[in-house]
Amino acid sequence: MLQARDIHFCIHNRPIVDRATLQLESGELTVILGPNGAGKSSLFKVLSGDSTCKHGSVHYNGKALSDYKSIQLAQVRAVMPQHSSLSFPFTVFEVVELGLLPLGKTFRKELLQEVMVETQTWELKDCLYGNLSGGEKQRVQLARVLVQIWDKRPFPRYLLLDEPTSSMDIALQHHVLSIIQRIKSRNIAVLAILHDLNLAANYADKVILMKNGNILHQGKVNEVMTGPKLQAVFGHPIEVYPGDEFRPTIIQSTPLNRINKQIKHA
Ligand SMILES: Nc1ncnc2c1ncn2[C@@H]1O[C@H](COP(=O)(O)OP(=O)(O)OP(=O)(O)O)[C@@H](O)[C@H]1O
Repeated sequence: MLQARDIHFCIHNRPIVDRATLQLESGELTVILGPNGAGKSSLFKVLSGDSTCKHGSVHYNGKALSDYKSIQLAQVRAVMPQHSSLSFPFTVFEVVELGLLPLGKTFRKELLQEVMVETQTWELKDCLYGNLSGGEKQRVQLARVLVQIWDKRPFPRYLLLDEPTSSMDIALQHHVLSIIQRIKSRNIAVLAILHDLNLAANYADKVILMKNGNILHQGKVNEVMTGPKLQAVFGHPIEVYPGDEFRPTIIQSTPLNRINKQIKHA
């Protein structure tokens, strides 16, 4: 289990994340939602170990994050940040290969090709990473982190994704979320920051709603993704249509409805 308690993160004495407590369990996808500047990426960076918090603690499998050597930590969790820049002219294959580094020599020969086929990056393998489109780059970065945790291990592991599908078309977004659904069952907990409420409603097991550095609500999808809670967090009219007992089906912002009506009447 990943356990974060009372995370308090400041920049120049300004609280960016205020006493956030959460846990991630194997077999679950937890999605963080919230408006721009809510503190999602800042919390994410504290959880991944990229930032250190002023107060609070993060434990992976019962051991404090600060007690892990970086190579050990890379064997327990894989991180896809919101932006990844490369200063060398790497090919796609070489970028994905970076995901093997924490594995030492203990990986299967077929691993890279398997992950690259699954993420639809195999056909790009000889291209220069710098020449790819935004969505292609995201697929390659996803392949890199998936390589790190693809094969089963006898201990729980964690996949942390900051807006992994933000540049992808709708088909790829669903494809990526379906890969995440499958990888969860390998004793892996997934945390993803998303901006698409419908993707979250369709795939998340748990949702965390953040605003102004605070976690306002967290829990099961159908408990957290209600119209009133989403409206309060985003400060925008949002309608939620009930689906089955576990998750809402369609979430729509009211102005979009109005636009649709205007199009119909035009
Ligand atoms: N290095 C920094 N220096 C100063 N302010 C920062 C820094 N990093 C983040 N912030 C501020 O902290 C707040 C939270 O930023 P964060 O990136 O965590 O938000 P977010 O919820 O991920 O937003 P978005 O949805 O736009 O990605 C913002 O107001 C941002 O300007």
